[in-house]
Amino acid sequence: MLKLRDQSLLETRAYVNGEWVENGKTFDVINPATGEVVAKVTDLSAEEVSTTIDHAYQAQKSWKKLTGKERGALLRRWYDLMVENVDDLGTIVCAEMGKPLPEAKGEVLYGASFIEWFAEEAKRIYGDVIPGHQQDKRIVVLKQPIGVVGSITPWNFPNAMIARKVAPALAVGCSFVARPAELTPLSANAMAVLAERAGIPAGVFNVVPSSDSSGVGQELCANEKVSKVTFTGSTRVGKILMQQCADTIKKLSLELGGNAPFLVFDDADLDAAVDGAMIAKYRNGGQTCVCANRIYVQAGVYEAFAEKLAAKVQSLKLGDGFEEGVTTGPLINQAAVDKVEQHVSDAVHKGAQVMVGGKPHELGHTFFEPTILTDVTTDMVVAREETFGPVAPLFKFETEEEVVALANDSEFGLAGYFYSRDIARVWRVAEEMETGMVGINTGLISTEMAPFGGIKQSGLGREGSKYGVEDFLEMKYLCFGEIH
Ligand SMILES: O=CCCCC(=O)O
Repeated sequence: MLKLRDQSLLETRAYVNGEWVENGKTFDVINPATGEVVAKVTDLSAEEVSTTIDHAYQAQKSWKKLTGKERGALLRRWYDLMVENVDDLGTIVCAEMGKPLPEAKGEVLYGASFIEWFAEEAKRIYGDVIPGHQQDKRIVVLKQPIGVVGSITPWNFPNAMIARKVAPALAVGCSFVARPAELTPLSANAMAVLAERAGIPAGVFNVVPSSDSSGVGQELCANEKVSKVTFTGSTRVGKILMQQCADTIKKLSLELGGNAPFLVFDDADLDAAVDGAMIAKYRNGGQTCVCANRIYVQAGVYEAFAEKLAAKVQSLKLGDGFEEGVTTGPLINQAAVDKVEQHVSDAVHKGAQVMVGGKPHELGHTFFEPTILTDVTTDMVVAREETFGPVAPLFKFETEEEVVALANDSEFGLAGYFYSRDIARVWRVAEEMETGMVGINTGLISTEMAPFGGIKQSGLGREGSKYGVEDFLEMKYLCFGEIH
């Protein structure tokens, strides 16, 4: 059994209306590094999720009546508990998802930062007063919580993706039904244990683990008591959810696939660009929607960049995330390894060279060697599809115009990165890049203080920052006439 300082954080039941419930059905949570079963978690049906939504609907009626300051105080307590329990929460992330323990703890603190941020924002949900359009009229705009929010979150950030959604929802007065990824439900449950301890009232935050992803997704989208669905995951599933939300004209936030371009110009600080590429590419073993997927390097620095990057990649240590010094964990499952292998083999077949890595690691299970491919061209699958693994394909380019066109030649538009010291180019390229987020001379853009989200088929809406509350609010306009 997974050992924690506070063993009660390893909760396997579902959290519904303030109660920990079981129904006799479970599914296994597997440690991707070892293949061992970490826990058996209660497997709710779509009907049980529907009942949970009823509870959330009732709970929201009183939750929304609290002042922003009162809700913020409860969220602040929740944040404090997450930080106090970072070691255990990180251990849970590492065990169910596989990322190295220090990175897992970093994820927990990142997740907690959204709860802290929105605890503060809870007091600042301002409406507006607009000059009347006639002498006897006054116009006031209220911002009101949208209602019950259903969330569907991925396995790659089992803590932070829930935190980033639930914090703004609760801050403004919504209630929340979280369906965590089937592969990683334990982090969500641990968050619920702490939410309960923090005093978040019954029914306001619910966690509904389930192996029935399509049934539960359909329930959250179709149920009329859910006013909004917020999803992080693939563009393919995002499109299905959007269709399923059409019947109830439900508001949707979608944080979808990325295929991020990473550009290195001749005038870049090459060492900084290499450091940025290491983070943007190999963070979380390449399993992040904002991971650099296509690395374009200008001809004049191509060889030098590749060599410097190779030196760093060779120093990565692959292994079980609980082992000291491990920097890169396993991929989430065999399907993920198969996909990475297919991308590498397609590239090699079409003429790419393997500079580092290139194959599954002898550690077995789900380990794939951190890899660099050179001589990569646009006809290869890696140019179009997200690899979601530790593979850096290096494309060579000649001109700024050419590389901006290549970078934008994608149906996705989540994150993009580039390195240059030419200030005129910096502004030009930043404005031309067709992505919701641009890292300029940095490979790490994620923070609770900035609006995270994409354009094109990378999604709708923004998470984090002062804008992060907007998706959970409705605007109501009051038109006051004169009383005689
Ligand atoms: O896959 C997407 C997770 C986003 C992680 C981040 O906020 O950087």
